[in-house]
Amino acid sequence: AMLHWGYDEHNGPAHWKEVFPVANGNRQSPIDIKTEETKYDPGLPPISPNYDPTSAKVILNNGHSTSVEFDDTENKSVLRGGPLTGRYRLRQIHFHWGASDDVGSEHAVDGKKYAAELHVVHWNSDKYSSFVEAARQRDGLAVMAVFLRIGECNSQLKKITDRLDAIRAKGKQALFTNFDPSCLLPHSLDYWTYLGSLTVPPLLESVIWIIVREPISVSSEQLAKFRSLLCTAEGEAACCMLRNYRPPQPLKGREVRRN
Ligand SMILES: NS(=O)(=O)c1ccc(NCc2ccco2)c([N+](=O)[O-])c1
Ligand SMILES: [Zn+2]
Repeated sequence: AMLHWGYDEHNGPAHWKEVFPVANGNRQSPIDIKTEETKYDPGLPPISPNYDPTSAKVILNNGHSTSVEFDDTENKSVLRGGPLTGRYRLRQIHFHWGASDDVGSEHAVDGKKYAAELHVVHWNSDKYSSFVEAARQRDGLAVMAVFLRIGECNSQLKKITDRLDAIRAKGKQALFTNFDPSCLLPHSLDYWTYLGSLTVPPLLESVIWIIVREPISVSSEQLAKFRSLLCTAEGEAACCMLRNYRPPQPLKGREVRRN
């Protein structure tokens, strides 16, 4: 088996199949959304996020990204509507970015990559009793993705980028509460949706993807702060988290619907 998966030449996405064979599965993520081939579905209702800011607990550097973790021991912050049946409980948010501003998002739109991508991760708490159990089910997870394009400084995102120097090394975390991730969402919640997978090992094919069509802004300086995070723990030779996006995967006949 490999030392450990990552995003470098020797352990990056092209190698993941050596340890996680599902990497070549039939519903892998991300994908390149070919807008002309998406199907309008009048039966798709709006998505309805309803988050309690007191659910936010900590901001974390897990060595592959930075995440804000939420208390998911009860249905305080949930996503419903859209393609979803029932309530999906908020678990965490995290980001994907690239070594330069011209790449970084995981999903692409007609071949265009954005500078970064926010993932808001939820699990089906009506049917399953934990994130880990739900992550093994075909309808277990719902991830809302929002594209970040280079523009003016994002004052809401600043709440996160201003805390990154406190969690530079892998494994570090800091208190982070009174935060409603809806503040990061764009005006319009129009979306594309398709059935896919986790974009990070174990790449489980358990995600209902909801890709918000309108991007939010991030400044080049804010994005540079993500790249200064370390993939290495304190005391180890420092290695910057320059990129952490998986490239688009084969659609394999899947349909992408839009509301
Ligand atoms: N980029 S993503 O939203 O698809 C994603 C991928 C992996 C994990 N976690 C890894 C994992 C371990 C067991 C099951 O899951 C998460 N997450 O946890 O929110 C999100
Ligand atoms: Zn992600």
